Amino acid sequence: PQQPSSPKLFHLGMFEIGKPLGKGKFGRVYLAKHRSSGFICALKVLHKSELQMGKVEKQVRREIEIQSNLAHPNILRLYGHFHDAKRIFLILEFAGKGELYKHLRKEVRFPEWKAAQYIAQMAAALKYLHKKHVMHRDIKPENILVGIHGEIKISDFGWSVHAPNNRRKTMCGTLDYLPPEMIKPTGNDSFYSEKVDLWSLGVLTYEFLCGEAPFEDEPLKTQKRIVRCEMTVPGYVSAEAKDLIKKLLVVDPEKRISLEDVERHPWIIKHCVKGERATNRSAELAKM
Ligand SMILES: Cc1cc(Cn2cc(-c3c(Cl)cnc4nc(-c5cn(C)nc5C)[nH]c34)cn2)no1
Repeated sequence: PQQPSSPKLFHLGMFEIGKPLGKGKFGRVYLAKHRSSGFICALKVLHKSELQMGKVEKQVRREIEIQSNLAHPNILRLYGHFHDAKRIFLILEFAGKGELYKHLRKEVRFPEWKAAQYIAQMAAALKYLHKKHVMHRDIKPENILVGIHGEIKISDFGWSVHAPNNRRKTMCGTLDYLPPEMIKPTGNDSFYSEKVDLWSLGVLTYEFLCGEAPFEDEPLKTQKRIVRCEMTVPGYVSAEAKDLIKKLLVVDPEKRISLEDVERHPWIIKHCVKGERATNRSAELAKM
């Protein structure tokens, strides 16, 4: 008879810890090798004391519960977790090309073919999440990593929840990506749904193409500009790209373009059809 698969028990001694890869608000990430299998991963180390002080234990529990059950090429895998007296360890997929926002800052803004391919991958990942009634709620360049083949991977599910969700969350960090319905709940329905990720996808498309977020300003002005959707798209952005941004950045969540329609949008088709990809890839290789 089939051996029952042994429960995945991990402990720190099983890993050889390598160089630090980065640090976040509540811990650090290290390159790590699982000794027995030689498997390379990223080990996120969180300090329980800091999580308690920051009142984010619940978020970390949710991040573990949600991300452990996801398997998609454009979502960073969480293979397992364990803890000792002082720390919680998340065994994460290693993304070979690091944090997307660093690439964006270095290139200032992405060419349209690269932005379109990234948005197509984001739409595929969000479709997968929404099918499981999970909304990420914190889509922004800082929460996206790049795999060894240049594919993007959504990471950091600390703010993700199961939809619908009518609790207002105390937000920290940038307001730039917040949709109007999370800033000012309209009328009686203070519920918001997965459609919050569609708004953020619009903000992400704009930032990939322009190098800054559409409503960037000092906080109070940003909130006003978001709820009124006051933004201008620079002239160098193509008409098709501008059309997609305008169909995602719609104040009424019900009127935002669907993820299916994002995947079928002319701007996406134009840059993501096989032939196009080959020419873009050679352009990218030529740059190296
Ligand atoms: C705590 C904490 C830190 C962070 C931000 N962060 C994520 C990583 C990271 C992860 Cl989780 C997975 N794979 C990675 N690969 C890199 C990387 C690769 N290169 C060539 N350069 C880097 C950097 N970083 C990865 C690191 N820091 N979130 O929570």
